[in-house]
Amino acid sequence: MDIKPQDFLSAPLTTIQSVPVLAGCLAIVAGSALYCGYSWALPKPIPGIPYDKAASQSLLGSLPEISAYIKKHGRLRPWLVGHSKRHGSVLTQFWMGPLAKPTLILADFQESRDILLRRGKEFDRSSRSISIFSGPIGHHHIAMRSDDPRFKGNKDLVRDLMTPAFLHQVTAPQIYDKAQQLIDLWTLKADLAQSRPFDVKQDIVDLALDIINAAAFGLGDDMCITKRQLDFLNSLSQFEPGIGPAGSATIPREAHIPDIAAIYEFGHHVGTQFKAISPKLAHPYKVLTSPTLSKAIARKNELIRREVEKTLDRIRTGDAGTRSAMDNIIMREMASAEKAGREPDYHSPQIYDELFGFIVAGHDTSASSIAWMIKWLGVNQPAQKKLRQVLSEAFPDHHRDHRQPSAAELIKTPLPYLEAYIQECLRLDAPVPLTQREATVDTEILGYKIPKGTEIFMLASGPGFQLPEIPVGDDLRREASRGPNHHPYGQWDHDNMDDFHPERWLKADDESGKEYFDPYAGPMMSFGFGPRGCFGRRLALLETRIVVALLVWNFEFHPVDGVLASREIADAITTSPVYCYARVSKIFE
Ligand code: HEM
Repeated sequence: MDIKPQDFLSAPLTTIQSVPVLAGCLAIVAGSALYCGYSWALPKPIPGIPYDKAASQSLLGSLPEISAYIKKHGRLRPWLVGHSKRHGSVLTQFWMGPLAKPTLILADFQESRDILLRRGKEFDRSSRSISIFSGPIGHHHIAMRSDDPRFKGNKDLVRDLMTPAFLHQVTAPQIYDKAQQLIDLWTLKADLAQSRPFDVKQDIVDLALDIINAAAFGLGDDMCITKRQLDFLNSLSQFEPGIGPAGSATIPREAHIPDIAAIYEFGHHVGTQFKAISPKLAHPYKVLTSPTLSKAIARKNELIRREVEKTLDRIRTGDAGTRSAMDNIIMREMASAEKAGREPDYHSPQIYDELFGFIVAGHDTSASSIAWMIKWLGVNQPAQKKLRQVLSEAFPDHHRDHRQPSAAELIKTPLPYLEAYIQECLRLDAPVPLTQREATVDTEILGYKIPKGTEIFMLASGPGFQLPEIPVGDDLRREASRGPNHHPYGQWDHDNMDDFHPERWLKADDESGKEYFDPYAGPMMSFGFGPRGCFGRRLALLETRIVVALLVWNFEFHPVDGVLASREIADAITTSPVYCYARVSKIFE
């Protein structure tokens, strides 16, 4: 009904009286619709699982609190640990934004391990983590669900690469060679710095890339970043190091060559995918709008193409020796094409992505773990001394003759304290402090009904690892995850859980009294578990073993002071120390 002001004079009384009634009705309908919409858009908790009341009453869910936390602390991950602690519950839920489904935080090692190890039919890679990788390396198995028809073929392609035989014969010499380049670089830098500490973070990031480049592609010295930095410093006739934080020495660096810069650019892009609201859209958008990124992608593809061709040339000329993952993959493709009676495709996106996945998944992770291991050498002098002592006892002749053990010797000689040192660094500062899964069916966790599609963050840091466990009744667990056979791990001593104490990993053999490394001593989840656990775990452990042993053999790491000794953490794709400085002197001149 359309009533104008002048109509009021002539309209019958009943019509005029009905106007406010109608307006009132409309307001009630609109209000109810708004209320229904509001209620519909409010977060919907999974019954029984604790959550923040305020978040459940906000259309933005937990986002305002998370944003405020990140603004204040610059990191998200401790907020997740705090959430579990605040609610005193191993399973809690929160909402990552408007209209979001609940995301669960599971802060219980035993339950997480059970899910990762034995419940692959109910939980798989989350949709979000698939969409993070599907743009940049969509043909790598990291970007696939386990039931993806391509998954098995991809895993077959890389199945030799983490076997002890392949790692020891092919990869270890590459790691050793690159670690030696770093020793040469730091010998020179120690001279230049004249007893002052210098920043080693970028050197470690470069070393980790050299190693993974060599392991994946067998790249030669012309592509070795550490070697180029060494040549660059040697080429400078005279210079005085500058002064950096806390009196440290700043030593110049040469810019990366374009191929290496392209790899770094691409790695940086994958990092930004983690922060994107929609990684699926962010990738193509970035490729279209960033000429640097699109050039980096073209350059990386050209680098792989060139290396594939080099490998093929070598094979054609009768040199069938395997120097890297690429050689193995090419020969595997050759054999399976012959068996299937088809033409081999050495330039398939599957081969390119599986190879480049070494860098995407293995570079930042290894760099951050080595950075912590170096940091702890300076901070924890007794552990460093003990490491040096066990190495000299294990290789007395080498020590006497001032020659370092070879890669093969470092691999085959039992070095329980070194293993304990490495695990302790990973336990205290897990570079990947959480593992994600998504429920692929309606299921249960600790007796709570979990709808299909729910995402779960399983903490590899916090309660059970460096903080006392949050209690949970064993009767809530599935039968299959109870008992020592299904959960063979001990618990960490509550009195010193947050201390750096490698000895916690060591046991004495009942009969011989000999010390050995016990991987089940207590909770540890730095590499995840199960069929989708870290593919590169053995490579990472081999790499850290060789690098730490050689560095400790060659250098004394003196304590550093002030801010340089701080344990401040940088949260990016992985967590690494903000300050990673070393003050070193050579052991053998
Ligand atoms: C200390 C170094 C490393 C750490 C801490 C680490 C940690 C992890 C973690 C926590 C996961 C997820 C596991 C899960 O979801 O259950 C993972 C997955 C993966 N990692 Fe590592 N990683 C390291 C080094 C490497 C290296 C050197 C490679 C080299 C190839 C690698 C390749 C992968 C791949 C391909 C996956 C995905 C596996 C899949 O989707 O099935 N990682 N890593």
